[in-house]
Amino acid sequence: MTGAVSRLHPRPFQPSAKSVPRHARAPRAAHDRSRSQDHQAPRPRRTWAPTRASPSDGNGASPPSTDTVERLIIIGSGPAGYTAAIYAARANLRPLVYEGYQAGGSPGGQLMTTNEVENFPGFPDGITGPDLMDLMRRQAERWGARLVTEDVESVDLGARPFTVRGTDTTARAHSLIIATGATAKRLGIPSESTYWSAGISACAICDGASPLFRNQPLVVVGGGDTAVEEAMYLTKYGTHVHLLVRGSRLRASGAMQQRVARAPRVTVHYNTRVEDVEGDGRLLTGVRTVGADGGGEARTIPARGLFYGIGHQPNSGFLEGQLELDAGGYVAVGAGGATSVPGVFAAGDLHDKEWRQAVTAAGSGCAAALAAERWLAEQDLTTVEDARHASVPRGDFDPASTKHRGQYALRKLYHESQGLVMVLYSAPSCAPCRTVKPILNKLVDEFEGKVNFVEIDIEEDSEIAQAAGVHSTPTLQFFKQKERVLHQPGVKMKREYRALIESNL
Ligand SMILES: Cc1cc2nc3c(=O)[nH]c(=O)nc-3n(C[C@H](O)[C@H](O)[C@H](O)COP(=O)(O)OP(=O)(O)OC[C@H]3O[C@@H](n4cnc5c(N)ncnc54)[C@H](O)[C@@H]3O)c2cc1C
Repeated sequence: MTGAVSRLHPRPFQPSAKSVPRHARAPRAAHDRSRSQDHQAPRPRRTWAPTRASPSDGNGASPPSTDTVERLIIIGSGPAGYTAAIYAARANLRPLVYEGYQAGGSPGGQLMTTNEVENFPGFPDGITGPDLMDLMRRQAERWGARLVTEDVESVDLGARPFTVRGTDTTARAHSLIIATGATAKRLGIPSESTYWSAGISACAICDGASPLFRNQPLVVVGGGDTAVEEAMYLTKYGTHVHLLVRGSRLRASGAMQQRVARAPRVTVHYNTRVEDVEGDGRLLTGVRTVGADGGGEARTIPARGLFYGIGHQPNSGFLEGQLELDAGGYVAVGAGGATSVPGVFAAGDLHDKEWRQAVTAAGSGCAAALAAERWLAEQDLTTVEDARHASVPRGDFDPASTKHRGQYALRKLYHESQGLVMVLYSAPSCAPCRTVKPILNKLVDEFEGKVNFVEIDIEEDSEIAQAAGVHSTPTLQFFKQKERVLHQPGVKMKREYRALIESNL
């Protein structure tokens, strides 16, 4: 490939890093449990201003505006939305994220209403839902996602660029990722808020293994596949599971019905409705039931847990008529969350009615961001006029030095250097890299003032290595005035490297 001239994929070398202006938000305590989906407090008035001044901050913060066409707007801030934001921001798409406010839950999504998340990878001791979401949010912000704490009220997907209308602002974008999740249906019984997450749960798979429920009698309410599956799942933990069905028969599939009929530790109660739960204010002790029509004899089933298996409502009301929804209101998607409208992607529980877990939502948020990025690149829309604001966290970069490390330095030099930029891609486990590094370092000393040398650890900066087409280490690339003029995998003799430098000065 010596001498080949190619332009890099625009992604990794979007113009120079600036620290990110952030939109001021209403003060928000990530752990404030009172901001559950039921919360209806009046909205504080918000102002737009950079929240954190930075010496390198050349961009004034501005509210979303119809004057600018964003590359990507993300709607929703659950695991799917924030993960999409992290990936898109790292790809320099500088996404604008409508976090939501009250519609369909609070910013942070469903996990804001749960105490312990025990199954999200990377947290061996568990983590509270609000803490997990706060970490995701911070990670998205760190990479330059711009967050707007506002509900989206409508979208116009009929004309391009798309229009997104929030409660206070309107913005336009070439592409959208919609990740507004779903809301677990609740019974609305009198003591629901007292025992929510302390005995009452909308997710048996998430909470069933909790010590609170182990070796205790448990109750599941619902008559469909989800409820039966939850009842069966809970038999692993509870002493006995009572399944309360409002009608006179189960709506679950025949196979599920057979499973439940064969389960000795499940009792199905037909024509039964939950009236309320009982407890000491801390622990739930029983579930009070009456007949389905409200009549019949009231009785209390001793239980430590009540699990809702009565379905979810996807938060897709504002999408009706704009893109294809299925009969249940879930967004119909193809690969990468592609919807019926090209350039619009959906992620998380908004389309996934089966798995509904934080990690699956995060995974689909990642896929949607990668798919959106690919789609934008195909349309040649990754580099729009506001690309100058693209952000990369500032690393250590000394313009006076010849030798540098990491993607920040590479991006900076790629755009700003008039001379030759030599890039060595290496990996910690690559033995030949250890041979090449000292050779190149010595050569760079010989050409002091004429070249810049950047070392990229492909484990630390895998994204940039991938975008640069690096498939093995060591690989040496030369750039000159934004053109790649050399791609040289493998190890060469010192004199050969010297000749390559000389011929490209
Ligand atoms: C009580 C409970 C406990 C759970 N525990 C676990 C667990 O332990 N482990 C696990 O893996 N999963 C758990 N889950 C499931 C998990 O929370 C969901 O699968 C996951 O949150 C789905 O992520 P999401 O990003 O798709 O949507 P959500 O988390 O639902 O987030 C949706 C986001 O969209 C925003 N939004 C909605 N409408 C609008 C709008 N019009 N405009 C702007 N924004 C909007 C909301 O504010 C929210 O930020 C639990 C769920 C519940 C209800």
